[in-house]
Amino acid sequence: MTQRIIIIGGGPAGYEAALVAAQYGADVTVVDSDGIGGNCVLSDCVPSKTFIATTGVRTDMRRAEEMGVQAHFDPTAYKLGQVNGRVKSLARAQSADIRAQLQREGVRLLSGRARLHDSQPGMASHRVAVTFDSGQEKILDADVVLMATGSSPRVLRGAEPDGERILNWRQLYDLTELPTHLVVIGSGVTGAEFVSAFTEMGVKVTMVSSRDRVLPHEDADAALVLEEALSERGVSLVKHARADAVEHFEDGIIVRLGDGRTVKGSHALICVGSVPNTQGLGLENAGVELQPSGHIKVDRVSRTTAPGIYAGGDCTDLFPLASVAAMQGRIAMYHALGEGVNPIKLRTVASAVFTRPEIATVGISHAQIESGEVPARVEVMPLAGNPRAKMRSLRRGFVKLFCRPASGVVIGGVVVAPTASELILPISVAVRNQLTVGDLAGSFSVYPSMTGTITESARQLMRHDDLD
Ligand SMILES: Cc1cc2nc3c(=O)[nH]c(=O)nc-3n(C[C@H](O)[C@H](O)[C@H](O)COP(=O)(O)OP(=O)(O)OC[C@H]3O[C@@H](n4cnc5c(N)ncnc54)[C@H](O)[C@@H]3O)c2cc1C
Ligand SMILES: NC(=O)c1ccc[n+]([C@@H]2O[C@H](COP(=O)([O-])OP(=O)(O)OC[C@H]3O[C@@H](n4cnc5c(N)ncnc54)[C@H](O)[C@@H]3O)[C@@H](O)[C@H]2O)c1
Repeated sequence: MTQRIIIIGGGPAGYEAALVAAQYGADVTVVDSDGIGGNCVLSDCVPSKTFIATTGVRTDMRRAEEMGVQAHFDPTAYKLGQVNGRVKSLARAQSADIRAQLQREGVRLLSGRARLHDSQPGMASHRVAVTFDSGQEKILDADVVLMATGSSPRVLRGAEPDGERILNWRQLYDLTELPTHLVVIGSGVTGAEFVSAFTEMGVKVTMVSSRDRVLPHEDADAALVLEEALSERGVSLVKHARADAVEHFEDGIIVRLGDGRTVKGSHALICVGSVPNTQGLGLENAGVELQPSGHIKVDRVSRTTAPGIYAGGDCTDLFPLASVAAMQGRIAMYHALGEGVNPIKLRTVASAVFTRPEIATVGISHAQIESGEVPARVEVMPLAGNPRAKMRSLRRGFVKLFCRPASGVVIGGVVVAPTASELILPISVAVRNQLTVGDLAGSFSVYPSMTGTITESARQLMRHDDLD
């Protein structure tokens, strides 16, 4: 019998799941309230990376003079209206591409808000209520439901975004003129990426961090490189500073910190994390349990606590990354349709922070090694010695490689470089496939190339006697 699958949410968890389920001949419906592609494509990942790509022009210009090219950066050169126009149209185009792909595969797409309509927990099949944009409601039957509703920016009480001066990251693309002084609240990945991007556009930026450093969850050495680069470019970093409130003040804003200090600017950008979209979805009635954080409880094959109901992406509490969301969605469908499936392996997840320079990581972290939790050999190699880096006048960055002490199996790494998000792949392949430092060192890297530092790091790790 053909399985009826309803997917609530059209982001990477939802649309990737739909593509897999359609491929296996299921009857698939995706209900989305805000546009196919989800927040990932329309308001978060894709727009931010497009915006950041624009600001990279300035980063390249920094090195121009040293390379013998007269290039003068003019702060008025960025036309924010045009930049944002491109950001939005690229996001819409990508959403349209995904929509067309889903339609080609026979996926039914409904535009509206959905919630579970099960009358009690433990039902063998499920009911989903859809409220269409027109206001009409319809009840649909499903054998399997995937919850893929994503998350929303956390609102700081006393600092509610007004869309004009106090902004969340989704409202940035409506600005037509650059802020004169942007105060970014939050030093996580989102905050760091926008601090870096606006600084490259010539905007004066102050970063308010409740912690003692930028990127508290990333590699400490990598965060230090970024912090140095940002302060060299004029960013003011206010540390140990919890923002209590943000007020609109004449033609600017004032941020009130917990310790009584204040920070003034023209605009505030709030980047204090996200909350999962799990309210009002009928989850409790259907027997779907939540974590205390409000995320849906799932196992490594995306099952919730209710049979036949799966969940993936930012509404669950694995890593909030598009790649992880997509993998969780696919795994849910393989499992639901009785196909062979490997549980998601979080230790193989690669991610990048798109600052200048970029920071990319995969596998075990250096902190886990330093704390003694994971025994490993560590090699850290600055990019300054790499011939390609010298040719490009790069001063910063490094490669870190971690391997098992005896076997030399690669278990993780960090790259800090202008294109670290691309350079991390060989380490990611090694981690996923349990390759050794010998395997990496024996692979040809192009001369001259930045990846030469990855193979060289592997060679250094091979030198130890116990790897012979
Ligand atoms: C600024 C920023 C930058 C990021 N950059 C990156 C990056 O570079 N790389 C990366 O891997 N990750 C990045 N992320 C994270 C990434 O965007 C998320 O992990 C990803 O969007 C999660 O996908 P998802 O499918 O869970 O949900 P989403 O993409 O959030 O999509 C969920 C969809 O469900 C819809 N929905 C919600 N409730 C309902 C309902 N009741 N009925 C119908 N539809 C509903 C929503 O409107 C939305 O369209 C970034 C996040 C932020 C905030
Ligand atoms: N390039 C990427 O892949 C990318 C980009 C952006 C986000 N993301 C994903 O989204 C996740 C969340 O990142 P994020 O940066 O949005 O959130 P986060 O929760 O990681 O960081 C928010 C930061 O704000 C700080 N904070 C909270 N309240 C504060 C206050 N009142 N005053 C000052 N600081 C305060 C917190 O201490 C924290 O460091 C990331 O872990 C990542 O998985 C990924």
